[in-house]
Amino acid sequence: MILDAHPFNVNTKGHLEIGGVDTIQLAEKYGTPLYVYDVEMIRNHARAFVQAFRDAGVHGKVAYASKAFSTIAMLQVAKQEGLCLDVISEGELYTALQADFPTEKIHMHGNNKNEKEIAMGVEHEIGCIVIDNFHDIDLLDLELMKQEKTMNVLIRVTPGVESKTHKYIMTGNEDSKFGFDLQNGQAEDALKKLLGHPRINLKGLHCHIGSQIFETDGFRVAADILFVKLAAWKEKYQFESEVLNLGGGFGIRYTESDTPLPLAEYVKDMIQSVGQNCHKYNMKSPEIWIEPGRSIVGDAGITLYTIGANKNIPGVREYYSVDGGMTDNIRPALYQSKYDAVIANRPEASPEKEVSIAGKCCESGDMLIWDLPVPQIQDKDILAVFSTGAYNYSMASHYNRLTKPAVVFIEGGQDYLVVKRETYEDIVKNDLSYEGIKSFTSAK
Ligand SMILES: Cc1ncc(COP(=O)(O)O)c(C=O)c1O
Ligand SMILES: N[C@@H](CCCC[NH3+])C(=O)O
Repeated sequence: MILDAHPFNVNTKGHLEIGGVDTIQLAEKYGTPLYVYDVEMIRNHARAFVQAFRDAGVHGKVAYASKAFSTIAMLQVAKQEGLCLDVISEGELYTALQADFPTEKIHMHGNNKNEKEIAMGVEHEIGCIVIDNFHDIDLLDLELMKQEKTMNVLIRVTPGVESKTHKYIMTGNEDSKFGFDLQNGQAEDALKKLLGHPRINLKGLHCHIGSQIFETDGFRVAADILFVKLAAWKEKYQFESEVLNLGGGFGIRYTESDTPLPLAEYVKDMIQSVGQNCHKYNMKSPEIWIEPGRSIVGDAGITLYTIGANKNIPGVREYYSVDGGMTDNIRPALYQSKYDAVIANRPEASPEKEVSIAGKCCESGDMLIWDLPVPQIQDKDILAVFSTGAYNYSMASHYNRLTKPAVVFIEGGQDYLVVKRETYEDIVKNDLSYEGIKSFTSAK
């Protein structure tokens, strides 16, 4: 049964609940589509990572990759849990500042950082900038001179590892837009530019091999490859990495066929492979940093929709459409991602048929789930889609002028509205009228 694959209960009314709160009441109170998060689950995931470093007695930093879900409330939870924060744009940094996130715990990424982003990072004295390319080095140096400051950096490298995941979310392979190539000498050139730099303080290396990864092998192989270079660079330049950031990418369960490892396992394995390499090459143990995004928030979030139109094509397929779609969840269209869902007002009802769940956008690819086993469906049933906490709200769009849904946090059996539902006024508020700017004469 679908429900057995997800950590959510059914209440005495027979409704799906999240964090002890009835999802049907939430749908009535806030409307649909609605993103709902169990905050206790978010905290537990964060603590699992932090505790894994503590248990091993190893210096580590867990930076929440805010691209997965960046809102003020979420960043406040990350702050309360003592996490660091990975931001990749001015907008993500701005959100962090609005959440009063300690700036020394913020790490800035990006494969095309601009002057404004770098200036903002320098001005707020963020903890570290991850250097992705030579352009970054030039811009950062100029800005540091201007502001008379210094900055800690990591060099992002692509180790040439192909992680077992969708090609759009692989990032450690050689043919990638991210980072310096480790094998062709680019990373070494960056190192030479930064060694002994008067303003840029090189703390170590960064690599992120991809996302939604279920085994530890890829991280191990990446660490082994990095250490071969680190050993050579120690010999040649007396450079020792104080920090090794092995990125994020830890997989979560979307459907029953996904078999994620306990979060601590990834950390344990990384610690072990870094330890073995340090021993092998007689190097000091670096601090190990990780950057989980999806695995902190992904399975803690669900989306509630109201089911509307039905189209049955006998012998072909039966479609049910919901009041959201690719605008609040682009992942099925972008990565062919699979999701599980239940009818939230009777999640335990036995499936009687398979139907496909479509969104309401004017796009054939706007499908949320193909071939979902369901009981008989009635008009206005509420559909709960599981594991929509990561890269759903953050990748939402206004296609077809749909408004972005509200976000509700559940904690201690209470619901809290943390992002208001957008209004149509919000959508048009930056539009400027063209009438009166230019007068037209119609063609004869
Ligand atoms: C550099 C970097 N760090 C961390 C992450 C977070 O990945 P995930 O959400 O899969 O943990 C990403 C996204 O893939 C990334 O590009
Ligand atoms: N947005 C992607 C992951 C990309 C992660 C960022 N490098 C997803 O939904 O799976």
